[in-house]
Amino acid sequence: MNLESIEDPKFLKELEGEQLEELAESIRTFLIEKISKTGGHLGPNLGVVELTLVLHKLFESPKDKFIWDVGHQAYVHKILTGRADKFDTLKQYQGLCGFPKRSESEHDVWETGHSSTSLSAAMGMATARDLKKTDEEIVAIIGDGALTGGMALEALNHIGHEQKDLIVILNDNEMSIAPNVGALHNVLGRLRTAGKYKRVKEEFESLIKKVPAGGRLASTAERLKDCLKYMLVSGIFFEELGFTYLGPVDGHSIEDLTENIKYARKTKGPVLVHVLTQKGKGYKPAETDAIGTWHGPGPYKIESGDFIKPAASGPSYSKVVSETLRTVARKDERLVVLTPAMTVGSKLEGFGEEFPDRLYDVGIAEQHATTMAAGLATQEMKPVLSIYSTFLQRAYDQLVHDVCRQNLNVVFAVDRSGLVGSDGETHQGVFDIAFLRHLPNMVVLNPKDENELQHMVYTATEYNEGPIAVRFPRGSGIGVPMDEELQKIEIGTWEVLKEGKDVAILAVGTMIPVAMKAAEQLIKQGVSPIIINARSIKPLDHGMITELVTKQIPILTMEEGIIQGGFGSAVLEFVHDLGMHDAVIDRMGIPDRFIEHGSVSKLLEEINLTPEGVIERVFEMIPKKQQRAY
Ligand SMILES: Cc1ncc(C[n+]2csc(CCOP(=O)(O)OP(=O)(O)O)c2C)c(N)n1
Ligand SMILES: CC(=O)[C@@H](O)[C@H](O)COP(=O)(O)O
Ligand SMILES: [Mg+2]
Repeated sequence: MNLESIEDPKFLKELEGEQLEELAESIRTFLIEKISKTGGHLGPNLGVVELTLVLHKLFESPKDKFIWDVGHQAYVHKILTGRADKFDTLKQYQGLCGFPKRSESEHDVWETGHSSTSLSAAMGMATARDLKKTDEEIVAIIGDGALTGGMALEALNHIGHEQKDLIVILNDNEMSIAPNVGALHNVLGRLRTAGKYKRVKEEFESLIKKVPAGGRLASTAERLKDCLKYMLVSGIFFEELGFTYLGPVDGHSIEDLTENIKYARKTKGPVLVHVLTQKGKGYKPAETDAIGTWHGPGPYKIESGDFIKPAASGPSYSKVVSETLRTVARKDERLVVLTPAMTVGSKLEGFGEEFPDRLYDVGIAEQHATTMAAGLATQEMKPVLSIYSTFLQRAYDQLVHDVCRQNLNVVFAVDRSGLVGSDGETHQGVFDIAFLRHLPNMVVLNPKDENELQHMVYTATEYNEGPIAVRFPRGSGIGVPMDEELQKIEIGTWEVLKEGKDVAILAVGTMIPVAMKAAEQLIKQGVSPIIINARSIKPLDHGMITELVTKQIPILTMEEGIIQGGFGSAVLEFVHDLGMHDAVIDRMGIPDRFIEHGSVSKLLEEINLTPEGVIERVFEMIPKKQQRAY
């Protein structure tokens, strides 16, 4: 079947058995081929082909609502809802989004990217339905990894209490990005091996229906039914929360899926259908992926499964951090690393192999990870929370209430800070400068390159006056020599990279090469900028700012972070507080909107964070200074 001709899932109503199997086959082939070129979440999507087919066959999307948790597994849903023809643009600038996107299709009723939000959203939609007295069906599809997210457990608790009609499909493939972790994972393990509780329950119910109502025999029979439940299945975890548990269901059997989901639709109240799938099904390298390399690969060669990696200019920033932590951990046994399910993404496998009892993958639980780190710090340990910038947003209150307020020695290795590119607006790490720098006691550092990064990580582990964050971008360093010996950076000091006189460009991290490139052009046009590595975002280098404004040198700040409340705002505030109200200061950074998916270079161009943008801005400023001068 030509998938690109699909406009709407209604055609599925006419297909049965074999035709659906064939369709599943062609979808798998399509995914493997397309993603080999674009990169994307291959493993998760190969695991939900039959499930997505059955859901779109049985329900009437978009009237019935599908809510995909994380949403990285919604490619099949996108194929069936008329977007197969766009897969050559997957995750590219102005192309198909890698996650559900309401502006893309009426079938995308909920946007995701961050984990564990589907059940809360489903509860909201079910509540709205009941208040409006409409009759659409609400189906949340959540993975076993996402289920370890605190929000999901909060929602399970509330949904079970309210007893609204909604269906939760638990897509259990025993994997988060890496193998899933936690006690809940073990509960699911027991469920996977349990028998077909539903059938036994039905047979038993038909038996006790024959018992005359009332009387001792009937009440004994009822009690017996509950014992049966306890005996036969530990799906009791969900049943005790008020859900009807159905499963385990073979997630690659169209027949089994159809039977159980039909049964779920007839069941009153919340139903959890426990579906067993294989991540990467249908593509050997992904099927046998033990650690998560096929969770979200870049382009690859289909035949060999070899990844097609772009030439890297330097070592991965994540790798520099994890290797530095290993070096420090060898000397300091207080050092403990926590990660909320991103061991592979932050390249912590090596640390875990060397220090198996000092690396904790806590599951998709950023709030818990942050406060656990705080707990460790109260006991004189040296916790390092390795966490993506965008996922740190989940733990804002823990940062404020548990870490900063108690002024605890927690190190935050903030990975993927700045634009991440193809994962788009849900994953851009552009808010952490703004939400970290305003927290009392917090120190925020940002290196100019991979060599300074290793020194900053070392500095952070040696810092004992409270919380400290070192933020660094996704990807590889710029290719500078790495010092053999780790050395401390002086916190609160900046580095003059290029002397000048007409304007001072205070550049943070990835903006430094952009500023240096602009400087080359500016000099040719008679302007001599000072280029400064503003490597300490908090505290600022107050001496250097004071010197610049006293000399009435215009200041341009540059950051790959949101302008409002970011680094530039901090400089503005400081200069204002100095009373230097005639200083000429301008700020460049991420504008007041969400930045969608695309290559980082393309996105920087879109928002004018380029050498040309700097030059333009500087010439807008220089006349201001001359005006001021007369
Ligand atoms: C709040 C948050 N933390 C971490 C992630 C990174 N992440 C994306 S998918 C994933 C694993 C999800 O596992 P599961 O729900 O089981 O889905 P599967 O990939 O197995 O289909 C993680 C940790 C995220 N998207 N959101
Ligand atoms: C869906 C999700 O949140 C993760 O898979 C994320 O896409 C990983 O990002 P990196 O590729 O930067 O590790
Ligand atoms: Mg999973």
